[in-house]
Amino acid sequence: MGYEYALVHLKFTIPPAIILSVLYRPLVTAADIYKIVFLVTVAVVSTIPWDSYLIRNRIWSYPSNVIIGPTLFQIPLEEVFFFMIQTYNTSLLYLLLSKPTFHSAYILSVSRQKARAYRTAGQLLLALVIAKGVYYIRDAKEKTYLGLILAWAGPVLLFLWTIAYQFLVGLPWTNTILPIILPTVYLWIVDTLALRRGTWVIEAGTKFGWQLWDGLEIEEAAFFLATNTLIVFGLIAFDNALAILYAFPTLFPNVPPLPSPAQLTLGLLTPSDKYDEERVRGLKDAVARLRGKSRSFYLASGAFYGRLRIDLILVYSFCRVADDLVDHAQAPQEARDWIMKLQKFMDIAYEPSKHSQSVREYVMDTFSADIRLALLLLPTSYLPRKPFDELLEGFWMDLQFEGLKSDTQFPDSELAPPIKSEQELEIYASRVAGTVAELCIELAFHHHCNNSTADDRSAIVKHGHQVGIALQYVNIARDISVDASIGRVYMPLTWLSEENLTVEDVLKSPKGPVVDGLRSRLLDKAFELYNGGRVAIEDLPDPVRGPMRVAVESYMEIGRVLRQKEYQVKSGRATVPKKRRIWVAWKTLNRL
Ligand SMILES: CC(C)=CCC/C(C)=C/CC/C(C)=C/CC/C(C)=C/[C@@H]1[C@@H](COP(=O)(O)OP(=O)(O)O)[C@]1(C)CC/C=C(\C)CC/C=C(\C)CCC=C(C)C
Repeated sequence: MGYEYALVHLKFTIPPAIILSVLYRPLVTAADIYKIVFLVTVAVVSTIPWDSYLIRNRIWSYPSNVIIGPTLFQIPLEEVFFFMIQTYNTSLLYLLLSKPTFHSAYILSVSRQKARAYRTAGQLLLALVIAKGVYYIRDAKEKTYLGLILAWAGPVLLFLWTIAYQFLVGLPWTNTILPIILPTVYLWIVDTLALRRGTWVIEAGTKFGWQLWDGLEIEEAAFFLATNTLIVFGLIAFDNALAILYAFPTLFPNVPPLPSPAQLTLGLLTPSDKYDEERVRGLKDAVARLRGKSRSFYLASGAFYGRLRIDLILVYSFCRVADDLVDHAQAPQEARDWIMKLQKFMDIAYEPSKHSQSVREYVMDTFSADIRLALLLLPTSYLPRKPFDELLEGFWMDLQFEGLKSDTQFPDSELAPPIKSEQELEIYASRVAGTVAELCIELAFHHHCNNSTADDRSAIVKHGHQVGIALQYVNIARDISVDASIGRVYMPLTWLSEENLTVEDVLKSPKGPVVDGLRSRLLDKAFELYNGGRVAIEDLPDPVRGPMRVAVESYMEIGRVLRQKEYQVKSGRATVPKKRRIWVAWKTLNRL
């Protein structure tokens, strides 16, 4: 009896498990626990007969003075623990690295022709691996161990590749190669140390005798590479199944929070010609839009999961497209036309019976190809219309700035900026951002019911609205210079006159101590509203609270850096450094 093998765990496998668990703890979802338990169970159940065979046939052995003693089918308990902890560690690393990935956008990531080529190449390679394995087992003693590794892992890898290749080949390398390579190299190092110390031994007659580096047998290198690949491919197949179930509500109307293995298999086995390709394209465009335009909300979107995440991204995409149509119009008349077209879109989407044209026909005839899907995929069937109408009202207010571009003196009210008083500022922010908060809350309740009453919900919406306004104030405080460059000043006229400033002054010189003072005043207002409303986040359904906190906090962090003057400037806008954004999100999720 000895503690050598147990010490390997104490020194090398348990510490990374603790570090990864602490890092991942705030991000963990019920689905993640499900995946880990599933994978660990499969790893233990499938490895035990194989490892037991190796030990019984003396291919692999443990000196009795390095293990504590108890065994399962002749496998020391330390070894059984190894299967579990290796699967746990590699799974956590994969989950951590793939957290930001929006899996539904990767369902059909390469053309069918390319995908078929990948599938065949992978299948041929793995068939060769299996054939080699069988040949080595039959052939000669020193090839036995490597043969057993290849013949054991090969068929499972072939199966996983065949069901998930389309998804796998499109994923970023940080979700595929990295979570395989990092733990593999780490375990190669641990194994080198263990073999050198004699903690475990490969019998001389059953190994090639080749070493990858001094002290690392080729069989050991192959074993860790194969097992980590099995774990990562298993998790990817799991995520592929979930991505398919979540992405296609028409094919799978009800997906429980933890789909059964049968449902997951059904998802995976759905032939790809049944996929709604247009929806997948729309999801890809939407997430690309979010990623390209809003670093804060892109990071926050990773904390949401399932259909809620999909819908939030779709709502973002619609709002962004609508906002850009109006902001980037070449002339005021063009912007007006776009708002009217968006209003008509709402009319048709919400009251189709009154209109001869279908939503699809209208969108196809009216909007350019690159933005059509942002409109067609908007989940109008379960979102109320009112917030969208109000959002468009907010865009009308933006249009009133247009007169200022040509004539900065505004003797008549036609040319006066739309925001004269603090109250008008609040109305504006309520229309463009309070409404967005309302939509986010509606989606949260649609996807995750809790036992709140209608009164509770309207109180939550009221507070959410207030926080939305706070976010818009931060947005305005951040963009004073950018807005001035396009002829807009959102700070109320009353505030400007208190500082003896005119709109023209701010348009001409949007920087300086007086404007800084006004920015601080706006930020104070933002934090006051935020402090009053944020408590309601804790009344949202349980799985939504943490992610919603991240969404709000990562935007409010822009306000904090503006106050502390610790920001980086990108395209004239203050941004929060990436590390700080990640730290804020992690800290926020850690709050219970
Ligand atoms: C992950 C997630 C939450 C994603 C979805 C967010 C979403 C749908 C955003 C819409 C964005 C958008 C383009 C709206 C058009 C109007 C507009 C410009 C609003 C301003 C957003 C700023 O975005 P950005 O910085 O990209 O804009 P510009 O570059 O300046 O054009 C807003 C400031 C609105 C943002 C408001 C929200 C996302 C609402 C957040 C949710 C709550 C406040 C609810 C909290 C709940 C409780 C109970 C308090």
